[in-house]
Amino acid sequence: MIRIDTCLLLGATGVGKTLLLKRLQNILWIGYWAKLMALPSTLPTVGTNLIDISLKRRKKVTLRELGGCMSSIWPSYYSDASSVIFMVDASNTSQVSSSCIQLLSVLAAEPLQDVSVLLIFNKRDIPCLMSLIEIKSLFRLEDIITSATQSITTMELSASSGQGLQEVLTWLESVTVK
Ligand SMILES: Nc1nc2c(ncn2[C@@H]2O[C@H](COP(=O)(O)OP(=O)(O)OP(=O)(O)O)[C@@H](O)[C@H]2O)c(=O)[nH]1
Ligand SMILES: [Mg+2]
Repeated sequence: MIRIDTCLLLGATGVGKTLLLKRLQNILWIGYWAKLMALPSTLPTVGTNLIDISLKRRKKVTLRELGGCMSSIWPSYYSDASSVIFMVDASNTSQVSSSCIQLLSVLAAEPLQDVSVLLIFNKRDIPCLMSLIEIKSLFRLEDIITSATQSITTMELSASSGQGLQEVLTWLESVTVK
C-alpha cells in the first residue's frame, strides 16, 4: 500500500486555513500566475478538510485542515502527521496570546516531536497596529524556536492576495519525503 505524507494545517478559527487550501489547489490547477483570480469564499470548518497535492519530483502530500473550533480533538490526528503548518492571523492582535498557547501545546505533543513545523503569519495585507516584530516578540518566538525539538520555519503570507504562496509550496516540497 502506498502511503502519502500528511501535513496537518492547524490554527485558531478564522486565521485563513481553508483559504490557504483553496489557494494551493488553484495554484496547481491553473498555474501560479492565475492565483489572483476571484477570491474563493470560505465557511468555518466544522470537522476537517482534506486535499491531495502533487509536488515536484513526483512527490505527493495530503493537507489536512482541522477546524479551529475543534481544537480539543486536534491531538487525535497527531499520530498520522509527518509535518505541521500552524497559522496565525497577524492582523488580530487580541488572538496572539491564545494562538501562542495553542502553538506551545502542539509543539509539546509527544507524536509531533520530530515533525517539521511551518509557522505562518497570515493576513499580511491587512494594516495592523502592531508590527510583525512586535507580534513575534509577544510570541517569544526566539525562545520557542530555541527550545523546540522540531525544526521551525516562519513565513509571512497573504492567503487573500497570494503573496507568499509559492514559498509555502516550496516548504512542502522540502519536507515531503515520498
Ligand atoms: N484580508 C485577508 N483575509 C483573509 C486572509 N486569509 C483568510 N482571510 C479571510 O478570513 C476569513 C476566514 O478564513 P478561513 O480560511 O475560513 O479561516 P479558517 O482558519 O479556515 O477558520 P476555521 O475553519 O473556522 O478554523 C475568510 O473571510 C477569509 O476570506 C488574508 O490573508 N487576508
Ligand atoms: Mg476552515
